[in-house]
Amino acid sequence: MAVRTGTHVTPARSRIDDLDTKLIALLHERRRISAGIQRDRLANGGVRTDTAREREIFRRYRSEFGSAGTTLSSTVLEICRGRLGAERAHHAIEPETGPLRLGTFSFANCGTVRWGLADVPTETGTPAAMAAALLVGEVDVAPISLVEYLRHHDELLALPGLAIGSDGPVLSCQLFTRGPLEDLAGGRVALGSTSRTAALLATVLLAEWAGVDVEYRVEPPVLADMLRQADGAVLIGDAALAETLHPRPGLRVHDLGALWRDWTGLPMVFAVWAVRRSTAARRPDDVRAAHAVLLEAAGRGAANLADVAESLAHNGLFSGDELTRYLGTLDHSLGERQLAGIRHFAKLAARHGDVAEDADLTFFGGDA
Ligand SMILES: O=C(O)C(=O)C[C@]1(C(=O)O)C=C[C@@H](O)C=C1
Repeated sequence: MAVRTGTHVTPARSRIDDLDTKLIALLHERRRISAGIQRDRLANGGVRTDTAREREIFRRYRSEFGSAGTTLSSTVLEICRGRLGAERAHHAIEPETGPLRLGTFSFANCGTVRWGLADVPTETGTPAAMAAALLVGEVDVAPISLVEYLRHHDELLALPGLAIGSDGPVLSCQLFTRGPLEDLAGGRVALGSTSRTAALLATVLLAEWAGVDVEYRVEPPVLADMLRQADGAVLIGDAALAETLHPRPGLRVHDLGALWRDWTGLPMVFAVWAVRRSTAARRPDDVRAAHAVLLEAAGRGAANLADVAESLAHNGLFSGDELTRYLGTLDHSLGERQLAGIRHFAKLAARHGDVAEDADLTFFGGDA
């Protein structure tokens, strides 16, 4: 199909359309074949996933496309086998020696820690990609969205004293609507596919606080497309930040961190840093060292927010001032109030059936 920009068709765009059509067809074919392998494995008493194979695939994409390859492979695998489920099938392959592999999010919400880490080698990717990389053993210590942590709480330990959250507005976990929240009743809300915790937070807030019953659909995180089919849209990360700092006329922006604090009086934690229990058991000293490096990096970044903002501004998406404001609203602490926020959220999330009743945070080293 040809695309028109203005009045004329651009041949290059119609070639891209053709290629996308082929990629989509290939993905359908890949999903069919993958489903066959998974079915055979399950029929023979095995589990749905094969960690060693997933690591090979991760590496292949990463060697082609760098950190975007990490994200791409996790998305391709998610299309073919669904999200990594609660089945305990990962059996991550542990590195025997060498430094632990650290992960960070590619979003600005990890900018402070990334800046502080300076030359320490890290893998970066979207929250969904990092969760998969941590669970299959492609990274050893990484941030993970709170919901993914709670879903996999018996495989992971959280690192004390470090989180990504907000005590009030967060600016990057947002619900966009055309009218007041009450008007969503009986309508539809699109949940951006990159979001885990914010999507669940929005469903909890709408059901329990606003008292509106809504139909939800997971969609690619493109606001204009999401709102074409739905009355509201949940978006996270840099895309949400851009739509919040420069709001579209006629749209209302509901900050999920602010709504949560107004409702509960508590901070919201969107992500924690975690390590696999198996890695913590086998290499406790290395995990302690990695934890110290991360805490120091977070401290160094926090003490130099304007420089962090400047470094992030280079990607051209936001100005240094906008980023300084954003980074200043983020709360990287994980103290008593944040823990109370996590526990309160976990209870509500369990009521909505998305995490187990007993899901809780367990810390590496045994304390908070
Ligand atoms: O190769 C397999 O064993 C598959 O099941 C296919 C596939 C894939 O889609 O590539 C899907 C799930 C597994 O965890 C690993 C790979």
